[in-house]
Amino acid sequence: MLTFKESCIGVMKLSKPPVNSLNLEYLTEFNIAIEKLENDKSCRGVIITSALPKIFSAGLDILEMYQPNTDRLRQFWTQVQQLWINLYGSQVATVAAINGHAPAGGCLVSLSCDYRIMAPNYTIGLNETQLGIVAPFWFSDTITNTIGFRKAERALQLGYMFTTDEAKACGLIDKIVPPDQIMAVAHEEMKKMFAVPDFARQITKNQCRKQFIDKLHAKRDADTDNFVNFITKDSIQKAMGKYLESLKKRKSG
Ligand SMILES: CCCCC/C=C\C/C=C\CC/C=C/CC(=O)SCCNC(=O)CCNC(=O)[C@H](O)C(C)(C)COP(=O)(O)OP(=O)(O)OC[C@H]1O[C@@H](n2cnc3c(N)ncnc32)[C@H](O)[C@@H]1OP(=O)(O)O
Repeated sequence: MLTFKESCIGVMKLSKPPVNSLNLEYLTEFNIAIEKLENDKSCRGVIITSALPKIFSAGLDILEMYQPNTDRLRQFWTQVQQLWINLYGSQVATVAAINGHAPAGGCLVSLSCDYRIMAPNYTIGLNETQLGIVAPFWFSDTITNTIGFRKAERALQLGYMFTTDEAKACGLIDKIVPPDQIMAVAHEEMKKMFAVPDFARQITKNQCRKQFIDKLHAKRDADTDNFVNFITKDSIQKAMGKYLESLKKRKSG
């Protein structure tokens, strides 16, 4: 993770080649970096982007969920939950500068921000059902809060990956920006949020999102149990094995 401050804005660049997949160690690093910025009194905003060409993030590392060690799987999911709590509940203004593909967990990271700008000709969405897995309730809540129930229900069921244009049309992202302008526009959008007094913006964000974050806090242990029980089922392991194979075939074919 490349993290630096530009005046009162923290910039976090995901930098885990080849595809910024989020494994236990990288999620832990991501959480520590965001918590550090959150606790820095001089930091008013955070921009999240990718240091890699063409990929924002491939989402959760599938290898963490395939033939897993159960203790590690629980730690992994605890960090995934924490990342969402940290980002969706962040007091600082957040902008996702999506400069590449953003499937599943990559999409969730961006949806947890306050504003999304995206470069053209990429794809974004919660594609979990395509892997034979299920987006948990707090993933569903987050996309529903962004694009509305009907569109979210349809997209979740299909595991639909939106093109940048489709994502803009349904409100999954807010703006399409050429890749060379994406950081400049992220700063412009940040300035618009800074024009509002921080405490008023923070209380308003909290009013909108708190009930969803509280819901996960209340069900956190049960959610981890559900995840571990679900992922370790033979049928789910088979489906994930097939999906990994298909990724490799797509590469060679
Ligand atoms: C009733 C009870 C319900 C209970 C519910 C409770 C809990 C819910 C249960 C489960 C929810 C779990 C949630 C998961 C969310 C996720 O994030 S899953 C991850 C989904 N991600 C993807 O599908 C992305 C797959 N990747 C791609 O589409 C492409 O790789 C790409 C990102 C578009 C990049 O394409 P490109 O051509 O540039 O690269 P390659 O495809 O050649 O990939 C390079 C290399 O990287 C490997 N790889 C790609 N993605 C991942 C990944 N996510 N994890 C691990 N590894 C990945 C790929 O296999 C290649 O590897 P190599 O062949 O060894 O080089």
